[in-house]
Amino acid sequence: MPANKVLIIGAGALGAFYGSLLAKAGAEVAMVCRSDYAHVLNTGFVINSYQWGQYVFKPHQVLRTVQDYQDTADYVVLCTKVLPELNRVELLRPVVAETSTIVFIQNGVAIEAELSHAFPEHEIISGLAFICCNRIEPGKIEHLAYGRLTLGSVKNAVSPATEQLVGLFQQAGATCVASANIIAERWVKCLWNAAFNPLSVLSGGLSTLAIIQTQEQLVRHIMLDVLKVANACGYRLGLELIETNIANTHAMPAYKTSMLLDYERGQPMETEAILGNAVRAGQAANIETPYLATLYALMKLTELRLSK
Ligand SMILES: NC(=O)C1=CN([C@@H]2O[C@H](COP(=O)(O)OP(=O)(O)OC[C@H]3O[C@@H](n4cnc5c(N)ncnc54)[C@H](OP(=O)(O)O)[C@@H]3O)[C@@H](O)[C@H]2O)C=CC1
Ligand SMILES: CC(C)(CO)C(=O)C(=O)O
Repeated sequence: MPANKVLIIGAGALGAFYGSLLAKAGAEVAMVCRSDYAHVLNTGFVINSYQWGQYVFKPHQVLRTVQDYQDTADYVVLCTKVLPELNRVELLRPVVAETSTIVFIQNGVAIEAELSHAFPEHEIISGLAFICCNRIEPGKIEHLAYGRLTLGSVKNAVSPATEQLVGLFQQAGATCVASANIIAERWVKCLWNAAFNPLSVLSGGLSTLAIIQTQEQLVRHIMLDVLKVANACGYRLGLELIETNIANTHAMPAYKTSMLLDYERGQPMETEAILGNAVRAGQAANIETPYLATLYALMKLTELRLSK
């Protein structure tokens, strides 16, 4: 029997959306729904997708906590935000069986090592989502644009488990590709996130389009800092990636970053996963990152203000 039991931890925008696609492909998808448990148990998720239209996704099992899962998942998929106060290893531990593959679909760099250390014998797949997707109310997800998913083993290979998961997403009609260099790709995505996510917050809520139309040079400097760090860490990212990212952002619809949505909702932001980890990697490699480090400091000050 093909591996098709999936447990998704983190029933927010991405968890619900990608979970619904796996269910479309015939997988048995169980979801850990923290705040939305009662709502999803009663009515399922309503997904309003620019690509697939509006549909209801009723998970095979709706669970309040990971401890409530009594089955053995082929894939345990982590779709929470990456936050210092959230212990990803402890969240996964109760449900990772000997045969389970761990998958994380999350933003940020240098976030794979803690999972590799905690689960050295397990296959771990890193996922990168290029999508604009929001949870607008309990159990209600808006898929506004894009949707591509890139998956690859953290050992920088395309494993059979990766190929099988890519196949499931493709069966659902999703754009999903396997990568043999997923960690380098995390750095490529970080070029964009490290610039636009904090600038959208620090500007008090400007869209990506407003930022790129007025601060293209600043964006270029920030991306260059990230690129230098990535290269010092051994990932060969070409300078042309910066111009491609800038051109793509001009062509994108005006978009609120996921960090801006968290800021507006008073929720914790992925400052450490996206900026802090990149700054620390730069320090470890003796690379100066004046723009990146300044953005990181300003975000820490913003977080301090919000905590008062
Ligand atoms: N949304 C997007 O368009 C994109 C998001 N990403 C990345 O994907 C990842 C997920 O983002 P997104 O889906 O937007 O996030 P959301 O904030 O929409 O969802 C996160 C979910 O995780 C749940 N959660 C948090 N802690 C726990 C816990 N201890 N146990 C169970 N559930 C928990 C939250 O539950 P609760 O509601 O109870 O807090 C929430 O449902 C992030 O790393 C983000 O940067 C990447 C590209 C685009
Ligand atoms: C690049 C983008 C917009 C979606 O892929 C994102 O990662 C975010 O909003 O944090």
